Amino acid sequence: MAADAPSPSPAGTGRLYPVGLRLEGRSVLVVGGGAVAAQKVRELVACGAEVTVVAPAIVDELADDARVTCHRRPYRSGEAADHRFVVAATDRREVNQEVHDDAEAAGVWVNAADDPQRCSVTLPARVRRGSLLVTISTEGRSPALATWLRRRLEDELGPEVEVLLEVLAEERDRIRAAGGSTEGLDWQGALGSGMLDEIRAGRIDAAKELLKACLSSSSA
Ligand SMILES: C[C@@]1(CC(=O)O)c2cc3[nH]c(cc4nc(cc5[nH]c(cc(n2)[C@H]1CCC(=O)O)[C@@](C)(CC(=O)O)[C@@H]5CCC(=O)O)C(CC(=O)O)=C4CCC(=O)O)c(CCC(=O)O)c3CC(=O)O
Ligand SMILES: NC(=O)C1=CN([C@@H]2O[C@H](COP(=O)(O)OP(=O)(O)OC[C@H]3O[C@@H](n4cnc5c(N)ncnc54)[C@H](O)[C@@H]3O)[C@@H](O)[C@H]2O)C=CC1
Repeated sequence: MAADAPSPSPAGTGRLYPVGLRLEGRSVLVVGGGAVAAQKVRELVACGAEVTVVAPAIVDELADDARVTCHRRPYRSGEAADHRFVVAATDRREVNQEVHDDAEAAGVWVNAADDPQRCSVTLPARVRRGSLLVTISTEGRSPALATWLRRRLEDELGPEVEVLLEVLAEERDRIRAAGGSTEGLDWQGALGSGMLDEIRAGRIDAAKELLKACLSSSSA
């Protein structure tokens, strides 16, 4: 079936819209079973997606993973339509094109590993620290830059950032549970008051005190 997809804006327009997908229990099709597919499936599974892999040749990492449904055969016309999100990661351009066209025709979001122009979704590089997720995209113009920046941010954002987030989230939950509002409080002042340094030094209670002091002085 011919694609009825809008043509993507040319690279360089800065028009990617960032979202966070919740994939738990949702069906994701990965077409292709090589190294690139394996890397994508690893993260999809970690995010709780129900992953199906379709490819004549599937690497052991995927074939041996009980959480992944594998079909050792070529992609069948139209099957992208049965899933919420589809990744085309074969080494055959015409197959990736067909997967893309099927997905677009069915209104299913699609990522094509071999061509940014055939992606309604591109994958950013990412740094995770617990609930914190920092992503880096270049509109597909330089994945190498995304990788380089990701490595720099990994060095910058140590495990203490995850602790910082936990401390903030706990206090925010406490305020809300007590019926209060979290707006209008000086969170930025608290964050600028040395909380991270206290956490780095192992003084989590001192960080919590700094936070409470800043928030209570701004709530009056
Ligand atoms: C459009 C996109 C589609 C998509 O979403 O897959 C895409 C497309 C292509 N990548 C290619 C090459 C490389 N990709 C990487 C790495 C990553 N690529 C990722 C995403 C994306 N890659 C999407 C756009 C992201 C953006 O907006 O920047 C990352 C960020 C995320 C991820 O894949 O999970 C992950 C880093 C993860 C990390 O380490 O943090 C490296 C670097 C390396 O391996 O060190 C290289 C070699 C260097 C270079 O080319 O820059 C090629 C040519 C293939 C060929 O020639 O055969 C194409 C196709 C084309 O451009 O035509
Ligand atoms: N987005 C990214 O980060 C990157 C993307 N790429 C692109 O990703 C693509 C795949 O790369 P690799 O995994 O290294 O290739 P690979 O050669 O290891 O695997 C190709 C896979 O495609 C499958 N395949 C072939 N015909 C098929 C069909 N009709 N139906 C279903 N599956 C089919 C094969 O069985 C195999 O599992 C390449 O086109 C490459 O340009 C490469 C590097 C980085």
